[in-house]
Amino acid sequence: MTDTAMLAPSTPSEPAPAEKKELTEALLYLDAVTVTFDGFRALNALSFTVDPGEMRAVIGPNGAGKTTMMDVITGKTRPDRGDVFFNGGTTDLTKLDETQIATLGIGRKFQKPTVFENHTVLDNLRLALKGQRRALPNIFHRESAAARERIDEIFETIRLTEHRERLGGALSHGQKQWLEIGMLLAQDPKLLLVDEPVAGMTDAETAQTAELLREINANGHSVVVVEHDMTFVRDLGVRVMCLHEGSVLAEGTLDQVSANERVIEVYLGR
Ligand SMILES: Nc1ncnc2c1ncn2[C@@H]1O[C@H](COP(=O)(O)OP(=O)(O)OP(=O)(O)O)[C@@H](O)[C@H]1O
Repeated sequence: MTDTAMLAPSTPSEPAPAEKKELTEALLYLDAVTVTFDGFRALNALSFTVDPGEMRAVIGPNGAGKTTMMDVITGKTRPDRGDVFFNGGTTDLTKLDETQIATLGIGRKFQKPTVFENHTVLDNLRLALKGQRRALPNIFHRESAAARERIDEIFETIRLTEHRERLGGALSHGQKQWLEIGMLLAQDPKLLLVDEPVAGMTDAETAQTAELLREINANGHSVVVVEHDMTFVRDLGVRVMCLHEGSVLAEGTLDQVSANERVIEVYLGR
């Protein structure tokens, strides 16, 4: 080794001690994540962490990069640069595909509900519990007591106990959203990513959705919720992060973030 090499500082990619602590304690760790589409930076050195057991709300104007952020976490989009780690830095998500990431315990709820409309609410949940949505004819065989108990618990959480024998297609829009959240819960994810869950819901459904997500979070699931509805975000009562042009513009309580002049300028004051 030459003298120059011995004197060279540690490589820039090696995290500083404080960052290392953040990495090992975080459930989800993004550092300087950049995604470019045809020269346009959808994510621009995006960095944030989610702690185990934390629920976080993500707000921001259209095109801020919220969907791209979720695409990166779930392996749908590969970042050009940056680190994405799960489980206290043990798992590099940029090396895994979407199925592997889902298996690790990251569940994603897209904006539009996708339930089996011609099957009962109960069968929708049974299928999810079995983790084999395509094996429709085989689901009615023996079901363990533990599975039945889990189904009952999930129905309580998603407020559909009274609706289990109805067809999926007969539920209201809000109830379909809850059913799909229940189907994700059946996979017992460590981290749940939820994209605009209350769009199109009634005020009552919106309020119940905040309650339902708080319960899910209190039961040990970390949650990241992207949402534009500020009443709902206030009801969640969690840390808020505002994205703008692919980076974190502000982070803190909803009151702190809403008082930020840049946030008012680019988002709230529209
Ligand atoms: N596959 C793609 N090809 C080209 N540009 C893309 C692609 N996906 C996203 N973009 C662009 O990247 C930017 C970020 O988009 P993204 O969907 O992540 O924003 P968003 O915050 O989710 O917006 P919204 O609130 O409207 O859903 C936008 O300008 C979008 O047009």
